[in-house]
Amino acid sequence: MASPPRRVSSLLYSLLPSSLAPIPLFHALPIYPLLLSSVFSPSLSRSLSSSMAPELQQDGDGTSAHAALHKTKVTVVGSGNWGSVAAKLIASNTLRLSSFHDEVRMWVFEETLPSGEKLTDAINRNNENVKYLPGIKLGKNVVADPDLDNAVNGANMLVFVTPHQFMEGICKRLVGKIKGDVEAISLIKGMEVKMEGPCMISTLISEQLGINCCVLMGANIANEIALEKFSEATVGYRENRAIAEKWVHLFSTPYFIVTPVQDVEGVELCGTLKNVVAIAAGFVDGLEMGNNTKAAIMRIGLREMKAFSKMLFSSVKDSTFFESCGVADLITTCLGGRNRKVAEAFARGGGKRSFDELEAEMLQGQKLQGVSTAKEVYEVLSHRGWLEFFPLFATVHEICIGSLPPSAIVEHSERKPEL
Ligand SMILES: NC(=O)c1ccc[n+]([C@@H]2O[C@H](COP(=O)([O-])OP(=O)(O)OC[C@H]3O[C@@H](n4cnc5c(N)ncnc54)[C@H](O)[C@@H]3O)[C@@H](O)[C@H]2O)c1
Ligand SMILES: O=P(O)(O)OC[C@H](O)CO
Repeated sequence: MASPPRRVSSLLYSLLPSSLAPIPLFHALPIYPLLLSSVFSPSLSRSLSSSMAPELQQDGDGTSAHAALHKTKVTVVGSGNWGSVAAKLIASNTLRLSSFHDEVRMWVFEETLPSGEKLTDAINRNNENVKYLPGIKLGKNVVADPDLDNAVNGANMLVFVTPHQFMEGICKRLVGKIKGDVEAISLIKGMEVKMEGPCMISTLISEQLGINCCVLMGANIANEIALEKFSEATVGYRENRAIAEKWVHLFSTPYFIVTPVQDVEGVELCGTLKNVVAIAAGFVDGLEMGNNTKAAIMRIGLREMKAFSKMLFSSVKDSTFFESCGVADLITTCLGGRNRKVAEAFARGGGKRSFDELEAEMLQGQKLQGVSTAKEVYEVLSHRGWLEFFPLFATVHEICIGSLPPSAIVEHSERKPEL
């Protein structure tokens, strides 16, 4: 396991309780996530103190059959860029934590590679997702499986991480196949719009499958986390703090710090809506308007994210926008994400080449979420008569569909003072 970067590790080191501070950092690494969780969350510290010791014990002379029966099985549903990194993170922890089965199953939407080999076979042969995360070993305990039913069979914890447009179909295939006590988490940034109104992906999963669903969002460009560069994330949960802590436990590593927040809608809407702002930021880059303009667009976008979230769900907390899922994800996506990159190319070409065409050419099978999310948000705004309150969100959609030129992003996004 790579050591955390020195500045971060020394900061965290200085935050450790004094009784632990003398332990050299590499000795503390196996318990690092627990220590970090404790440092950043006093209540988590309290609840972990009772359960910490068994997790830290080696299995020694072999786990008993009884204990093995009660180990938690984790399946990752999805194997794109982030899906593969999520499987890698989780697999490093299931090996380390004795309450989990070592093996992490990863459902693969099967495809044939140019070599003629099936993607699943290539992943299992190389221990690497050669298409969506080339060059990164996932961990020998990650097993790719193209059969969705088989992949989820017997799993106690399901991690959903596919592009949002595929989730309704996946849920339909899983109806009746998941036990009610299974816990789920969604890493998916996006939403569905139904006749009744907007439906968050975690709600879709909960309602269709009859299971509880948390969310994990954050400033998480997958390729950087794959290289074990320090990042943070936010787990959003509804009521059950203990379940949120289990997810924190499963995802945390020395370089991936996860904080639980009781605001599932706020966390999920942050992750979803920042993709629309990232498209706007890409337009600004494509038009070479500079950093001040981009910062202005990000500020206006953040304001609309907050207003939209609160108008949909009055329970959404202001503080959520200051977590990793909020302002940090907005910044990283507007600087280095795929939505930004493709939107920049769109604006450079004067909007003549469609997003679908550019996505296929530039992302090689990876999917954008921002363009469809802008359309979904626009539908909600029109239906509710809110368009005039969200000029940036509305303008992004109108540019994406060719009704406005890319330059409209600054002309229309902010109401200017009357001259
Ligand atoms: N990549 C990142 O940096 C990142 C970071 C955080 C969150 N996310 C979010 O995670 C989610 C998944 O993104 P990703 O980056 O893992 O995927 P991706 O965009 O890299 O890959 C696309 C995936 O979709 C699959 N796919 C294609 N057609 C399909 C179909 N018909 N049905 C089901 N699956 C199909 C492909 O096999 C592939 O696994 C998205 O909501 C994204 O916003 C991504
Ligand atoms: O590459 P993007 O634009 O899909 O963004 C990736 C992540 O959501 C960043 O946290």
